[in-house]
Amino acid sequence: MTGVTTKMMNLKFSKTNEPNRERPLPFHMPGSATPSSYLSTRTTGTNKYSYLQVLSIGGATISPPHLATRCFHRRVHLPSADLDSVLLLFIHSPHASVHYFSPRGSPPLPPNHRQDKMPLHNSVPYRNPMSMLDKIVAQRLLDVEEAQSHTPAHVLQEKITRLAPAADFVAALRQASPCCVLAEFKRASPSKGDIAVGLDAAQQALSYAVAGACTVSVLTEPSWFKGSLSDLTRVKETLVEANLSPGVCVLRKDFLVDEYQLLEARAAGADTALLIVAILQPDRLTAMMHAARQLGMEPLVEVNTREEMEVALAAGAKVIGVNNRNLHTFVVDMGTTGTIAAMLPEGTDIQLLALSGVATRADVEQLLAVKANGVLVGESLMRAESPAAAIRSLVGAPPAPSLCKICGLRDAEAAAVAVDAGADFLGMIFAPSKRQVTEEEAKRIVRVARERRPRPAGWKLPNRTIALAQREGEEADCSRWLQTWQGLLMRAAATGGPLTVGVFVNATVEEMNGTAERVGLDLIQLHGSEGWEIAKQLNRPCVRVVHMLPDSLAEQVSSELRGGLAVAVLLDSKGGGTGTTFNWSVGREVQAAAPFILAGGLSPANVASAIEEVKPWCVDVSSGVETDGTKDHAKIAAFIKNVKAASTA
Ligand SMILES: O=C(O)c1ccccc1N[C@@H]1O[C@H](COP(=O)(O)O)[C@@H](O)[C@H]1O
Repeated sequence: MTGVTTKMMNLKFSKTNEPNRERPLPFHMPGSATPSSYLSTRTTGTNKYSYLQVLSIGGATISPPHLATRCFHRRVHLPSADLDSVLLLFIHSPHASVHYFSPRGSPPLPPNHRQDKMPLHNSVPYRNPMSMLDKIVAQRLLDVEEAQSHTPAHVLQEKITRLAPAADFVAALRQASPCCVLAEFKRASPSKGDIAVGLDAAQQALSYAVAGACTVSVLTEPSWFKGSLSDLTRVKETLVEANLSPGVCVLRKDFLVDEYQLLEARAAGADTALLIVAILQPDRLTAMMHAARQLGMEPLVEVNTREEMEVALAAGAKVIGVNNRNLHTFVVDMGTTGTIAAMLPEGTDIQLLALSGVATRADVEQLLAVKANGVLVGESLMRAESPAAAIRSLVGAPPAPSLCKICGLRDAEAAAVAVDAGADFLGMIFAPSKRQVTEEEAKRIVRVARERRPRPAGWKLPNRTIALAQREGEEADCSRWLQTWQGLLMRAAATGGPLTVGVFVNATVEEMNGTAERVGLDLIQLHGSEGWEIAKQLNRPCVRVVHMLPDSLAEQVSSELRGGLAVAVLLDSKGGGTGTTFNWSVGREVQAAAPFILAGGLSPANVASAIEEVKPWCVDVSSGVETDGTKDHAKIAAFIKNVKAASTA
């Protein structure tokens, strides 16, 4: 091994029974002032694995960095549980030398490993001290071995054959042009520590998707980012269940150094995966890109320097992400994207994305101005009170206009007027009331809606249980839950509206489910004292009314709201269809904590002020669009027109 001098060291190891623990190296490396190496021991069943993780060695023992020495580690499988031994693998491109240290002499070589002539596969760059990136990669190499010992590659390959093909990442980026948002789920990071450890991946992803993110990036690295492949699987399953159009891609964001991790990514449902040029030799980058494409995933290739960009271009990357954050130093320089974007060939169809450090619309504008096609945003979305509002602001979209529900419909003619004027929800009363409809009348109204606004093939409203955190006994965060469903309902109304709502007061579960099924309702509105838990027994997502009394306080109303049950909350004066308003200033306070539908005494004359004061995501009217107890076509049209005008003003 040219340029590398290694000495056999007289190592003495004591037996340890502590699994998965790292402890300082119990000796001094010759010529090294402060060796930052660790001895690790892991126990799996009756097998004990010991390995010396040679992370960095200073001084004269190993040739200096300019000779491109690589240090690498591999563990030794020892047949005996009471013997500690160590395998040192010094890699010096393109070959490696293997050294064993053991009180009993050399154990047999692990299968497929040849002494002294091992081709360079993955490596940790020599750097002293190690950067965070080096440490993460070193750990990820160990993780890959561990994972492979539990789930061999052929198991993943077999699973992949049963999955739907990966979504087309490049097409998704093109469709979202001129500014695609890749919204990231990232609980923590080495530079920021914990960011939002309590958030649920599936629910967060859903709020990103309904707000218009073209891709959800899921950080799956566990040790520093607190992520997992099961986060990714839940995200993918949830997005598939949401049946959004256009579909949303899922990116595995991790430190991928081995083809096995690409198999893991695809098997978990990823449509694409990140490949970081800084941790892959050029030939490895090419091999990993090829492997990703074989799995139907066009990878996102990350660069941070001009040299790395040259490597990415030479490798034929179709999607390049410029990380404004240097992964060795964590320094963010937003000018990096511009510098590197200038290297794009003229007229190229390469998609160039800016990664890291993006928080505001001004950041996005700056990046679009230097030829970026999109941005990947993590931390600021994870910290946002409303991720959906944050995404809308990043892409420069105006606040979403309030939706509109026309309630108490009894005949097809009035329903047709409401549909044509742009109503988002049509309400029918099944409770005793002067507006009560029969199932036959309701069916005619549903038919009119579907005839005048046909739904795309395959359209469906997601089930109530979508993105419900699956932790036993844990209640969904109410505000987040209602925000997510607000987005889902807005999207559903836009693509398959108007949605039909059956209003019930203290009916039985059987009555509500039966009527919903026979009439073809989309939603059930609970307008009595049914409570919240009944939602679990209904076969449609439900809207729960909260009756506002003259002395109702915002704090008390907010504390009544429950997450994970009703998909929307409607605030109305006591009763129903009474034409009475309640104190809107209390409503405004509640709105700050949780989005709701505003009802009670609205009319074409006051709806604009109500929207301005309360800012509800939807307004609901019944008696205010009637004349002498009958739906007034002109008032219906005027109400809807005023809603749209007020919320886009
Ligand atoms: O309108 C009714 O007759 C009715 C009966 C039973 C329960 C609810 C009812 N209507 C609901 O009342 C609000 C708005 O009413 P208004 O605009 O104040 O007249 C709406 O949610 C209706 O679903």
